[in-house]
Amino acid sequence: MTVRIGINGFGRIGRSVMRIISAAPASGITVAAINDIASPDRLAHALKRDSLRGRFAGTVDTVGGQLIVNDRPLWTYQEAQPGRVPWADAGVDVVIEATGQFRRGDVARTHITHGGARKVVISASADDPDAVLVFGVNHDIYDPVHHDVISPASCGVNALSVMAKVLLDRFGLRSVQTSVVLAAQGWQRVHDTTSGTSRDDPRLGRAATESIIPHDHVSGDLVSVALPRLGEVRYSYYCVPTPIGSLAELGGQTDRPVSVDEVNHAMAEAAAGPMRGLIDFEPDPTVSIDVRDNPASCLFDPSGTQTTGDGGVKVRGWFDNEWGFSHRLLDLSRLVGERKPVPAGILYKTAAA
Ligand SMILES: NC(=O)c1ccc[n+]([C@@H]2O[C@H](COP(=O)([O-])OP(=O)(O)OC[C@H]3O[C@@H](n4cnc5c(N)ncnc54)[C@H](O)[C@@H]3O)[C@@H](O)[C@H]2O)c1
Repeated sequence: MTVRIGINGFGRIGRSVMRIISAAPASGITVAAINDIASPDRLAHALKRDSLRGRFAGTVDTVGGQLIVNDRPLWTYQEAQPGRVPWADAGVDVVIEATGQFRRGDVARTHITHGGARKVVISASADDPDAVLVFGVNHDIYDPVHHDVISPASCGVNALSVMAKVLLDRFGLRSVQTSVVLAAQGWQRVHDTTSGTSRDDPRLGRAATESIIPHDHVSGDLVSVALPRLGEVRYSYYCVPTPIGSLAELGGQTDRPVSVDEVNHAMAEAAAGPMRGLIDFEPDPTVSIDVRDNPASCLFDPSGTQTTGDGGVKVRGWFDNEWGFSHRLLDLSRLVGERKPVPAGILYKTAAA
């Protein structure tokens, strides 16, 4: 049977998830319900027309406040608090928590304790989830009994971690430094602002289109959560004013000196083998827009590989920060979703109704 997901927050990530599932109806996963504070009409418009991804390749409608996608009615809610969304009515197995507002494990858990979902996958780095699972890197530690609220870390950590795992497994890796150059995010502002987006860093409140904005974000640490053998990971993080397509660079020290060819060969082998679908190997010269719509966690760029005679190594990968990450959210949802008989979504409901 099919895993039914509920999407909390139908923004860039939520709509990417919808588009991916809509394009692959036989993928064993379906969107059963959506909750967003925006009106269903507004959500329908946002799904139909997207400035970056173009028109939705399916049908979108609303009837009586309910979203109808590809002629299938979805349970459609408009609740601001996660604990008030009655996911169980829609037979939701897994909630993808994609509002960006509820990244604490205890708050996200209310989708289960109050809403009746079985599992929650938070679409970001989170505080105190039951587990941080990076698909292809450590998702095999998933424990269905103890892991209900899961974070896949961030899109950047996914890109870094798959490259780190290949280097670690093949050559040994330590003293790791990382940088992520991240495409513009929805929470950034066109003009300087002192409220809403700063996350305690005033630089994040600066005009998004005017600057390369450095941010000392902790998510680099999560590479070592997924791969504790790496030890301490140092990181840098820069927001740039391109709309989509991001860059991850990872440097470190291998256990023995390696050549550029050895590193690139290891990545190509991984991309064709155990990391198929998670690492894509791209020998053509690449710029960030080339990664748009790529479903991998990382589009490995062999032209970025550098090594030194004493075991120093640096590698580069691109990632579509929305599209690749949304595929990983679905990989995880498939992993944790439990299959059971479910009702069809036929009614528009709010918790108060
Ligand atoms: N966009 C990316 O490239 C990207 C990549 C990886 C992870 N993420 C993470 O995913 C999360 C969502 O990012 P996004 O880019 O989709 O953001 P977004 O702003 O495009 O979408 C957020 C959606 O949540 C809705 N929302 C806000 N508050 C709500 C509430 N209280 N209840 C219900 N709905 C609410 C908004 O109306 C909006 O539709 C963030 O945590 C972000 O860090 C984003």
